[in-house]
Amino acid sequence: MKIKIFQFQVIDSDTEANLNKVEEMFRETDLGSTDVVVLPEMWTSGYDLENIRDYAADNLEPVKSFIGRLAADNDVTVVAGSIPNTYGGSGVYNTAFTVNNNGELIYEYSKMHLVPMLNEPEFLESGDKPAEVFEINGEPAGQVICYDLRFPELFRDLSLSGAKIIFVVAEWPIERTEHWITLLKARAIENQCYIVASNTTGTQQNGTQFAGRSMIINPFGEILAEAAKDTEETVTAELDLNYIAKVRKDIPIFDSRRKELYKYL
Ligand SMILES: O=C(O)CCC(=O)C(=O)O
Repeated sequence: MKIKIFQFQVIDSDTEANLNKVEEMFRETDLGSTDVVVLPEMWTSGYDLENIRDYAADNLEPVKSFIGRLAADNDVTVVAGSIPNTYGGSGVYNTAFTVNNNGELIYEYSKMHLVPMLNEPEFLESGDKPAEVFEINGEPAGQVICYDLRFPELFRDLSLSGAKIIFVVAEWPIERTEHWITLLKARAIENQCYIVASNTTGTQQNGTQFAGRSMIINPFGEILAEAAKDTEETVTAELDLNYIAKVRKDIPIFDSRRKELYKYL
């Protein structure tokens, strides 16, 4: 499965400019035989939380149709990061979604762990359904959002449910770059699965600088491809999903687990 992450600077509070930017990246990138394109967190709006209602989609529209068109025109699945989104009511969710190469929605998940450091709980509703496994071209995958990376139990749930690839879509700040890299690698090593992590770059109006360093990590914890911290670029790797079985055979942690002895699952 060939993956391409689009790492770019999200333009604050300007949905149309961000849609144009993504469309331009699709136009200008040689997608070749790419199967999956990956976008970052909150890419239609950035983190203008005080006014987030103004930028929110409703039931993912019109962004879902826009991405659906790009996916179908380019014959790729789009792991469409996340966007501010409402479900008819006044509450805004940070909702991740994926559209297949026919332009159909195949996954939707609202961030369940809101970030206290960003005051997300003040401005956003937390999703009350866990991230789940869905299939991309017949292969089981998961998609989680940024701060979710700090919760190993969520990744364990997904890998025990069969996920071979877990997409982490983020707007991760530069001052915690070491956490970003360490946790991404740890999640790959401890779950022996591929981790595909998309992040933004550049600086937000309020001064927050993002870490870039979008990356693709294999089930042994090796970085297969990675972006710089401060450039707009694409990150490409081809995943060998059979390699997962080899790593799990060589280091059989799933067979060695003693779940009857763990106090908190
Ligand atoms: O956990 C972190 O350090 C960053 C989390 C974050 O920025 C987010 O979830 O948007």
